[in-house]
Amino acid sequence: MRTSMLRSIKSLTTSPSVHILRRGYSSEAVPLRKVTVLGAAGGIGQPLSLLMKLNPLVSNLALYDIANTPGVAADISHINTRSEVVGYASDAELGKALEGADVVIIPAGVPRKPGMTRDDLFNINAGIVKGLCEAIAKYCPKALVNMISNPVNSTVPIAAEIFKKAGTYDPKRLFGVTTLDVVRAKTFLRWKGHGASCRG
Ligand SMILES: NC(=O)c1ccc[n+]([C@@H]2O[C@H](COP(=O)([O-])OP(=O)(O)OC[C@H]3O[C@@H](n4cnc5c(N)ncnc54)[C@H](O)[C@@H]3O)[C@@H](O)[C@H]2O)c1
Ligand SMILES: O=C(O)C[C@H](O)C(=O)O
Repeated sequence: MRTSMLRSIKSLTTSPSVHILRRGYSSEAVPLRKVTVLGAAGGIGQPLSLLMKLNPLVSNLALYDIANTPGVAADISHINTRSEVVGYASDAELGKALEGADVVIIPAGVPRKPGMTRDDLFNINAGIVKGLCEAIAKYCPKALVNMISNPVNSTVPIAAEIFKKAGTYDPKRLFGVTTLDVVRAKTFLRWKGHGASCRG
C-alpha cells in the first residue's frame, strides 16, 4: 500500500501536469496589482488597456471613461489573461475605479485637431486632468500616476499642484510620457540640419 502510494506520488510529481501546477502555483505568488486607466475608451486608451490586459503583473484592470466604456471593457475582458476587468462609465463611478489602484494611467482628454495648438489643448485638458487628479488624491493617494494627456509638460505640473494641495504629492510617484515630444524634437532638428522645412 505504502509503496504504491509512493509510486503514485512520484508519478504525480514527474507528470507534465505537475509542471503546469507548479507554474500555476508560482504565478499565484505574483502580488495583486490594480491598474486604472482614465480615458480608457479613446484612441490611446484602448490599445493601452489592451496592453495592460496582456501584462501578467496586473491582477485588476479598471477601465474608466465618460463615453463608450461598456463595449471597450467587455471586449478587453474577453482576452484570456490573468487580470479581471471592470468598466466604469460615469463620474459617479470614478471613485470605485480608483479605489485601491497601485498605478493610474491618464490618457483622458482631447487630442489636437488640425489648426489647434498645444495651448488650445491646455485650455480643455487642464480642467479634465485637475478633476481626475483630485479624485486620485482622494481615492488612491499612494498610486503611481502616469500622465499621457497633452500638453504633458503642463499637465504633470497641474497634477503636482493638485497633489501638493491635497498633501499627497510624492515626486517619485508622478510621471509623464514625453517620448512623443522628444522623438518629434529630434526629427525636427534633423530636418533643420538638412535644410528641410519643419512639417508638423
Ligand atoms: N504623451 C504622449 O505621448 C501622447 C501621445 C498621443 C496623445 N497624447 C494625448 O493623449 C490624450 C488622448 O488622446 P487620444 O488620441 O486617445 O484622444 P481620444 O479623443 O481618442 O480619447 C480621449 C478619451 O478621453 C475621454 N475623456 C474625456 N474627458 C474625460 C474625463 N473627464 N474622464 C475620463 N475620460 C475622459 C474621452 O471620452 C475619450 O474616450 C490627448 O490629450 C493627446 O494629446 C499624448
Ligand atoms: O500633438 C498634439 O498635441 C496632439 C496629439 O494627439 C499628440 O499628443 O500627439
